Amino acid sequence: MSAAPAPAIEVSGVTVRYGDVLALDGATLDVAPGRICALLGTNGSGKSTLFKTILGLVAAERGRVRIHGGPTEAARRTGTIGYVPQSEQVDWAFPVRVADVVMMGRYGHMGIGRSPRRADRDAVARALERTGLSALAGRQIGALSGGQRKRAFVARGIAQGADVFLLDEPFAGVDKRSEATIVEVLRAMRDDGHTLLVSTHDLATVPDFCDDAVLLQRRVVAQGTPGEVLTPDRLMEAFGVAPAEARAGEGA
Ligand SMILES: Nc1ncnc2c1ncn2[C@@H]1O[C@H](COP(=O)(O)OP(=O)(O)OP(=O)(O)O)[C@@H](O)[C@H]1O
Repeated sequence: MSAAPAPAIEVSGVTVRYGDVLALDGATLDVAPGRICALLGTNGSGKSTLFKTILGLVAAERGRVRIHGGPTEAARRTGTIGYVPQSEQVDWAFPVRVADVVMMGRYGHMGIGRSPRRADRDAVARALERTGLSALAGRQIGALSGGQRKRAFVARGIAQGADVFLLDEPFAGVDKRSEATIVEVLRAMRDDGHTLLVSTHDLATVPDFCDDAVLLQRRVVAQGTPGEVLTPDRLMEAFGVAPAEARAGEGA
């Protein structure tokens, strides 16, 4: 009998503090390879901190993170982790074209000071195609819609050759049509075997496209299928909404 594969993302007992603020308090979760897992929680529940810890940008006071069974530093070095940041963290006035943003995913492959080669340009073209952005390759990043911007960062991760993707609120500020396009791209990535951890406040879409869900309140208070995690009691307790409101609040 072969052993089960290591989780793509394994977070064990992670505690993070910013000065006096306890942002994560022994958070523990696993995401199996080839799954889409929703990361749910109210404002300030520690979702972005969890992403930063997985990325190695914030140091944990206790606990550890493993990516495919190895240390997070190794995964960063090899470009295994792709990160799609919250929109507010990006300077959209920065004068770069969409193709340049996606090419940034290739920097680790090029080495410092080296210019893109054919393989890099091909990888960028493929990533743009996968995300439906080929026609916008030459456009300034700031001149894209919110949903297109998100897809540009997904394309950057694809060009990088990432296997594990962390997406911080990919649906914030995007309309229903863009949201549907992003969901389609994420599903296709999952079907190709990638692993995705997606933070979202859009509870209504979760059962639709996520295999698993995690509810975070500084620690993980529930993990399972979306149906197991998003129970009426938990919706009311964590978000102060009834299930019907979560559906009605779609896109709000
Ligand atoms: N750099 C920082 N310095 C001090 N406190 C911070 C810092 N970053 C986050 N915090 C605090 O840590 C806690 C967790 O914040 P975090 O951004 O991880 O939450 P979040 O779940 O991503 O929230 P949101 O849904 O609003 O994006 C909050 O209380 C926040 O105020």
